[in-house]
This record gives sequence, C-alpha cells and structure tokens, in this order.
Amino acid sequence: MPEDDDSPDTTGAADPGDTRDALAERRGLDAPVYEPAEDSGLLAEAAVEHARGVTLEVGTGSGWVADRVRREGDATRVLGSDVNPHACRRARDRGVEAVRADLLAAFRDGALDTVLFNPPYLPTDPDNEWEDWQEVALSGGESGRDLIEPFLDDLPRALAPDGVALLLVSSLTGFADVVEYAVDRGFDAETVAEESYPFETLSILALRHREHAR
Ligand SMILES: C[S@@+](CC[C@H](N)C(=O)[O-])C[C@H]1O[C@@H](n2cnc3c(N)ncnc32)[C@H](O)[C@@H]1O
Repeated sequence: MPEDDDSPDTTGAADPGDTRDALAERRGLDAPVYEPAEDSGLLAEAAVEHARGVTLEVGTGSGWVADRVRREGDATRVLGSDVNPHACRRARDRGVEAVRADLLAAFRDGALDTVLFNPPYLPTDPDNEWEDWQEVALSGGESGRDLIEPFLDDLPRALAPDGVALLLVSSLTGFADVVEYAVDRGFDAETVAEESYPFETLSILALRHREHAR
C-alpha cells in the first residue's frame, strides 16, 4: 500500500479480546489525525447514498469520508469540521472545506441538510486517559457517550426541518442508550447500515425530526 494511501484498513481485523489500546496501537498512538478505518468506511457508504444539500461531516479527521461524499454523492456542498487543527489541515489538503469548530456550535439554526458524525466513542477509564489528539479522536469518556450526547442536544437546532443526520454507533457505546437519547430529543431513528466485527457491531443511525420522518 502506498505511504499516502489512507483508505480504511480492513486487513487488520481485531481478535475477540481486542482492547482500546490495541486499536489505538494499530492506528498509531502518536498520529495526530485519526486514520480512516472500518467505521469511516461504513459511514462513507451510507453518506454517499443519503447525503443531500448542504452536508457537514462533524469530526472530519483526515477528511476521507467528506471527500468521498463530495466526489460520489449528491450533496450540493460538503463541509468538514474538527476540533483538531491538524485534522482540519489534512482535510483541506484533500480539498474538503474544513473549519475548526466544536461539534455544531459554529453552524446556524437549520443550516444543515445532512450531518454526518463518526464520534469518539470508546468507553474510557478516567484514570487511563492519554491526553493527546488520539484520545480526542477515540475516547467517549466513561460511558462512551461524552461527545454523542452534546451532539444530540444541539442537533435539533442545526439540522434543517427535513434534514437527516447519520450517526455511527458502536455496540461498545450502548446502542439502545443512544437511540433512547435521540428519541427523547425529538428524532426518529432508523438503522440504515450495520457491520459486525469480533469485538463490536457498528451501526449507522439515520436521525430525522419526528414530524418529518418518513
Ligand atoms: C473517530 S474520529 C473520526 C474521523 C473521521 N470522521 C473518520 O471517520 O475517519 C473522531 C473525530 O472527531 C473529532 N472530534 C473530537 N471531539 C470533537 C468535537 N468536540 N468537535 C468536533 N470534532 C471533534 C476528532 O478530532 C476526530 O477527528
């Protein structure tokens, strides 16, 4: 594989006992930007199919997902955002319009027709935090939902009335808990893609404002 090829690594399927540290090691603990992996690939496939209008990928990382949507999907404009400045730079180098922002805070009410998010979701022991950009990319705090919940809190505001959000959810994070949280915020949730691995199942939830759900 060429050195600059950062398509998802689907060759390194983890063993059943694979841990957060093993995952991180496989992805390069000291890499400042999350490399696309199986989760990125699953989100990209669903996003190419569903993204329409103004599309934002929150936590764009390398920009690989946003770039695929830009090239292969029907969105009219594709943006990326990330708190990590190295990620914003990588995404821009790829041709993605990327801004440094915390979740949806920088975006106007109802401005987004499609929102994509592959969040940091690994449940993490508070005594075992790394405090680097990989931590920011991977750790979802003790529950795994530290980023998912504030994202879902603000999504009703930023998503257009007939918009859709595609959220990647791991079984490690508590699928039912995420669905319940989204439903409580006025969304209908539908699973549009799912892949099982030895250590987790990844799902893509399509979230629509309840009054606009099909
Ligand atoms: C699991 S990685 C996904 C990267 C990329 N979207 C992909 O699928 O390959 C999560 C990304 O979310 C970013 N992130 C973490 N906290 C964030 C926040 N509060 N606002 C925006 N992005 C955030 C991380 O820097 C990281 O790039």
